[in-house]
Amino acid sequence: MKEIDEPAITCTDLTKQFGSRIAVDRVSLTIPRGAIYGFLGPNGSGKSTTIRMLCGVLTPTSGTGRVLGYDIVRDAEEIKARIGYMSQRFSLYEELTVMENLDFYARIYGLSGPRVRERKEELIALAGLTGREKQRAGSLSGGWKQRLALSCALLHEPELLILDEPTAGVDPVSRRIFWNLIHDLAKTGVTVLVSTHYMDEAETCDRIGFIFFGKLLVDGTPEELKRQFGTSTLDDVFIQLVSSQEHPLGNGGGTA
Ligand SMILES: Nc1ncnc2c1ncn2[C@@H]1O[C@H](COP(=O)(O)OP(=O)(O)OP(=O)(O)O)[C@@H](O)[C@H]1O
Repeated sequence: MKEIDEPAITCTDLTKQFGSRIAVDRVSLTIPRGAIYGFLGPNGSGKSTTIRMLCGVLTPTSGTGRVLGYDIVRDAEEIKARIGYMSQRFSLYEELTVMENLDFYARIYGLSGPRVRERKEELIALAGLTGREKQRAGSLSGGWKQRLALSCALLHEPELLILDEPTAGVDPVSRRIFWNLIHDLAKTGVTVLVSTHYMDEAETCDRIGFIFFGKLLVDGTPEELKRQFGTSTLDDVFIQLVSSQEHPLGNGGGTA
């Protein structure tokens, strides 16, 4: 049953095993509504797998989770309908125009009527794509493609936005514009869970978690973590963390 005012995301001992490999190992976390939560960790550490379980698209091996008040296994369809999801691959149709991509996603979400037309206009303006409605998505630059993908993920006005490495391969100016949009959305009450490899992005999150070989090693505000580790940068926090871990593959370090 849905309980009002629950945190946007809670999970306890969330675990996913693929054959003999434990990709996510008893991850427990809580993300309050309206927060921006940054999910960090080296390649292959389990960020996407955790995110996919929280989105209701991958069934956990064990553990429990609730997203927007719904159970991630039993109510997966309710969750999928209520979240906005964007991956680093952007999921755009390159042959379709900007507007056709938005129309396509509006149909997927089952949206129709005057509110959708208004919403598309709002999102085209938000993405800075006014005047480019008839341009093929494939001919847009990386930053615009990224903002169009974000617009598609926001069409149904989701309460929770889940972004899996949304800024990978995008230039610094576009990254900055994108993060300004994310902060503006959070100010309107949207919760954001975002995975990233960029420490400057992590610094601006309300809370961050660092996952390493499937285990959530730390979780807190950027300031709390720097204080806890006695460092002035998050980079140093994570370097300390990784070097303090026994490496499961036995070579003493992870890949960044
Ligand atoms: N469908 C799958 N079948 C088997 N193994 C998988 C599957 N999906 C992920 N894995 C493995 O689980 C581990 C965690 O992968 P995951 O993609 O969650 O990491 P990540 O932190 O998101 O990495 P990246 O930063 O590279 O995206 C990796 O070892 C990966 O190879």
